[in-house]
Order: sequence, then C-alpha cells, then structure tokens
Amino acid sequence: MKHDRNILPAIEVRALSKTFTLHLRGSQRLPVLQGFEMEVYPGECVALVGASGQGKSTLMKCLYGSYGCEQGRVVLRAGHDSVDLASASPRQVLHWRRRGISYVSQFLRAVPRVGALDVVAERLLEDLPPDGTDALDDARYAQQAAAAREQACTLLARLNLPSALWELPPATFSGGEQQRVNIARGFVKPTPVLLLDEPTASLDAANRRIVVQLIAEAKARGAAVVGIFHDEEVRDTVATRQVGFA
Ligand SMILES: Nc1ncnc2c1ncn2[C@@H]1O[C@H](COP(=O)(O)OP(=O)(O)OP(=O)(O)O)[C@@H](O)[C@H]1O
Repeated sequence: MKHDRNILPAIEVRALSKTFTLHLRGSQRLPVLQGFEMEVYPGECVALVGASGQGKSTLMKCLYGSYGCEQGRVVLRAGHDSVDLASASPRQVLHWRRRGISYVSQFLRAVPRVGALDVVAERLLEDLPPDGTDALDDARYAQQAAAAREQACTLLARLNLPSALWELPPATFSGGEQQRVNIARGFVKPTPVLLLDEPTASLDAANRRIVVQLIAEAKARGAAVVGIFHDEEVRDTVATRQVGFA
C-alpha cells in the first residue's frame, strides 16, 4: 500500500525495546521486544501475527501507554498534536487515552454497579468539557449525557445485546455479552487510534460480521487500527497488512 508522502503515520514505533524484570525471581530479565519498528497510517489495519509468547500483547500495552520501555519511541499523532508514549507523563497518557486511543482489551474491566449502557456512554462524557471551553452547566451536561446514552443504545442494539440487559451491570453477563459491551465502549468514540486485542474471540458468526463492519467503518473514517486476531478469516478480511513477530 502506497502512502501520500505528506501524510504522517498515526502510529510510529521506533527502536522499541521492552524487557520484563522478574523481581520475585532473583531479578531475572525477560527480553520481549528488541529494536521493534512499525508505522501505521490513517485508514490502515495492521494485524500482529506470530506464535504465542512473542510479544504481541506487550506491544499493544506499549501502544496504550500501560507499559514503559527501556529504549525507543512510541509516537502517536492526531491532527497537529503528537505524543511519545514511551516518555510521556501519566497525565499525558491519560489525556491521550481520553481523546486519541480506543482499546478493546480481551476482558471487560467495568466499574461494579454501573449498567452496560452507561459503561459505553461514559466513554463519550469523560473528556467534557472540551478543551478551551468553560465548565458545562448542569443542563448542558444533562443534554450531552442524554445524547451519549442515545449513541450507546444504537451501538448496543447493532451488536445485538438484548435491551433487557442494558441497565444491568455487565459483571454477570456471558463472555460474548461482556465482549460486545467492551466493543461498544471501544468503538463509540471515533478516535484516531484503535487497538483491538482479540475483539471477536467470544462472538458468534453474526456478531463477528458486525465487528468486521465496525472495523471497516473505522478504517474508512481514517482510524489507524492495530489488532491481534487469532480468527484467520476475520484477520484476512480486516487487515490491510500484517506485522510478524518471530
Ligand atoms: N507483566 C509481565 N511480567 C513478566 N513477563 C511478562 C509480562 N507480560 C508478558 N510477559 C512475558 O512476555 C512474553 C510475551 O508475552 P505476550 O503476552 O506479549 O505474548 P503474545 O505474543 O501476546 O502471546 P499470546 O499470543 O499467547 O497472547 C511472554 O513470555 C510472557 O510470559
């Protein structure tokens, strides 16, 4: 795939090295990534492929700012803004997560007692008020919250989550139901970077197709997508390119 030379990658990983130090095991060191390089342009979906234990999930966590690293850069770009997550402060990482990165992890980590609909809608409310504006008054916040819940309803309905479950906390949901709440939370905000860790692992064929459509729509709006897809059919459908781990 050729890229417009005027367009910079949305994700640029340069000379990234990550070693785990096992402090409870005599400080044994486990090198996982060494000099890793990758770039992902807006509109691409890069699939990470390779044997188990080679570092795919570790890279995803570096791209989300969960892991620091000894060497290298993990640059994300959105419009005129950019950050190097490898050296960013925790505050900058949180700022980018709210505005710039969506991450569908394998497992839903929801706050107890918050219903599925609000788990999804909250993602749209976490960066209010927007930069440069005054604090929202209660009426305007209520308006935004209602609009966010409306968007969450649309996505949960599209993902075939029964409406009887929408107000219930997802802790007791089945694996596939929890995964669909997680997917809705990951896709509800159109961020420039989208990270997907096995997004279809617990889904039936009909819901897998919906997720494939959602990924295609994200690419079409210009998101840079990185994913781990063990389902080869899904991978071959959504990936524009593969990056191998050996
Ligand atoms: N937090 C951690 N502390 C110590 N070692 C870790 C940690 N996370 C991962 N590892 C080790 O790093 C290596 C890479 O793990 P990782 O989960 O990134 O692999 P993977 O390619 O995603 O594997 P899989 O396909 O099985 O999910 C493994 O040997 C793993 O044991």
